[in-house]
Amino acid sequence: MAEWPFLIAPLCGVWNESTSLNISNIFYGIMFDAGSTGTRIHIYTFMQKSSEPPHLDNEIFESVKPGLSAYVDQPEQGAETVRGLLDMAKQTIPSTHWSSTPVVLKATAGLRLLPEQKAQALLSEVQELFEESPFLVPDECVSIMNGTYEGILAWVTINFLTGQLYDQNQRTVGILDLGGASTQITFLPQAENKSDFISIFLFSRHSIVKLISETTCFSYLGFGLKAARLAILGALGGKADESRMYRSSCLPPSLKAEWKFGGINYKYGGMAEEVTGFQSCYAEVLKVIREKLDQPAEIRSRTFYAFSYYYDRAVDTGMIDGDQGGIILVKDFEMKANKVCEALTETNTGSPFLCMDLTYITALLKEGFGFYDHTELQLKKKVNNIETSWTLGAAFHLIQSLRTAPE
Ligand SMILES: Nc1nc2c(ncn2[C@@H]2O[C@H](COP(=O)(O)OP(=O)(O)O)[C@@H](O)[C@H]2O)c(=O)[nH]1
Ligand SMILES: [Ca+2]
Repeated sequence: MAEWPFLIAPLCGVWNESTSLNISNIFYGIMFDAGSTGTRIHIYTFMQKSSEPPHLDNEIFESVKPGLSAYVDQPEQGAETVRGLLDMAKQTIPSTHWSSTPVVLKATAGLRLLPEQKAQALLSEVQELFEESPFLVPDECVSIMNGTYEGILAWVTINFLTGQLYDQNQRTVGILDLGGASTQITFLPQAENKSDFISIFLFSRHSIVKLISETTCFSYLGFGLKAARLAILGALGGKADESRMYRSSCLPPSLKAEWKFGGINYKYGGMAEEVTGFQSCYAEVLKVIREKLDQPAEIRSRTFYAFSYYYDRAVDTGMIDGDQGGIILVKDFEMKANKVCEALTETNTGSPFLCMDLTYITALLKEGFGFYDHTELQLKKKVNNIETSWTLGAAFHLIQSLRTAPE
């Protein structure tokens, strides 16, 4: 049985060309992320030399849009999008390894928001597809993941990739994930606070059990960037009205457009007669956020890594480099929001939602979670060439559980 920790070569410096000649075993894991805005495949390659722990060697990543929830009434078509990605796995992984490579799909907030029967129909189609495939299909290989778990697995990924899980004395980092339909904040709490116990990681001889068992995650369904747009427009909750025009001062005043999310078509536009700009937009956004989120005190003293839409919007507005990422302050989002919103009437920013998105991110960080203006955020899309996503944490668990399963 392999022992934790899995090691990643660039961090540990133990993997190089000469050692690669002694490889005794290569194995793979396929993790699908069925997100609210897209479906992604992560193919992880691990290498293991005889009695040593496995190394994560690399990741192959591909994605398709839209996500499964957009196929709410066409589950077979939804599964076809997964088939395309699975075919890619067949081209990537040698056929000799197919039957020992596990394939798992975990759906997040898009499917959590669907009526249960519709979500189940989509999952059943995918399950059938997996069972017909040549890969190893573990029990419960297709499911909806709970939001807390999603945050904890992302915390595992980022702290693993940044090397924080190797040494008990290292300071773990917190994570901020802003998806399309839900958002998570996860960190190591102070002893007396809310903790989530993640008993799945049974590495009895290693301190990681303790670290993980104390992780705190707050997950908020409906607070992802795209769900928040609907909430700000007044279109979230209740029955969606496809004929109604939803308006906001966060949008260009003369705008009239349509936008599809979760299989529903929304008409939306600006407020030609009213004041626009950052202040009025911020006031609208606050109505959605105020007193809806937790503000744990310890978040102010931790380093946070932020990715997904935090990253995308920072790239879109030139705050960070699209490949390298970067460090920004919470107030940088506010300054950018201010600038974009004040220019709503004059410029075409490319995305009509940019003012709303940046204002939402600002309000979420400051009024929602209670971050200070000067809190630093590390924005990363990849660390050591591996995607910052909950999927790696999930793949570790998957492989570990298969290796420790009773004979
Ligand atoms: N860095 C990184 N970002 C991702 C990955 N998968 C999704 N995202 C980002 O997550 C956001 C979309 O969230 P999504 O997963 O569709 O929605 P959710 O179901 O609410 O989590 C976008 O900003 C994507 O760029 C990934 O593998 N790596
Ligand atoms: Ca996600």
